[in-house]
Amino acid sequence: MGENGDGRTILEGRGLVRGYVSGRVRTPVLEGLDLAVRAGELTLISGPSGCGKSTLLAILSGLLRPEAGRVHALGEDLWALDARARERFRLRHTGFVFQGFNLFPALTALEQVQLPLAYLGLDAHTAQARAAAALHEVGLGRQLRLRPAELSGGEKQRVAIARAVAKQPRLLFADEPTSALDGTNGAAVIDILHRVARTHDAAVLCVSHDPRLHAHADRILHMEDGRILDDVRAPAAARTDRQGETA
Ligand SMILES: Nc1ncnc2c1ncn2[C@@H]1O[C@H](COP(=O)(O)OP(=O)(O)OP(=O)(O)O)[C@@H](O)[C@H]1O
Repeated sequence: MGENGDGRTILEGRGLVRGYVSGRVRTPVLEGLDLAVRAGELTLISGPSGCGKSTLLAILSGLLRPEAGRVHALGEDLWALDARARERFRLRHTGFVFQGFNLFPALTALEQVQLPLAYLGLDAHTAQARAAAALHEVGLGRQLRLRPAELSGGEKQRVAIARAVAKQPRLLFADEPTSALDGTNGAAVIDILHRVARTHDAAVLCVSHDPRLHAHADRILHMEDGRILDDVRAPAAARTDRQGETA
């Protein structure tokens, strides 16, 4: 797989078409969109409001069926799978981070991260150890017992990232993960996502129209008129290459 034969592409969309019908009118959103996302990189999708970024994430992650086109993810033809197999794929291989954090008010940080691991069939002891490790990884080792009301916005988003990362997915999707955060917290969150891509060899695909994030991505795909118009290697990649950093 992979448009350039680099062997690193683990998520690919080809000829994706999707619109929304309201009454008799169909509004086109994606019009034959192609993209390839590589493991070990943070790829940012930018583009004007309403251009279809969230729609694209939903299709690539197996939540929304395209009208035409294919999604290849980790060697699977995602939309050729039956609904159960696709759900199993999503559970095992994908993680999500959202703008609004989506945390349970009554649960501690540790419990938030531990809960989804139970669905993967991990026993309670292993799940707790893995949840604690994920929270340490995002710098929240001291906040394991705190509930959302006791955490800052940036910390809440880091809990959400730990929750997504704890099951060690190869595909991590983030939809506007920094838009509720100030500049400093936003940069910290995007740096964590960048590091997660490296350390877990995951494809991290992040939708954002926050230009402050561009400096932290490896690659920026600019979306407009239902297609990817521009594909740019970003400064973070150059910086990382220069430093020879691997984690
Ligand atoms: N469920 C839906 N029913 C009808 N139209 C929809 C639906 N979801 C999205 N749309 C429309 O499709 C277009 C693309 O929406 P989408 O949310 O994918 O864009 P976006 O680039 O993520 O926008 P933003 O940056 O503002 O979040 C918009 O015009 C939106 O109004």
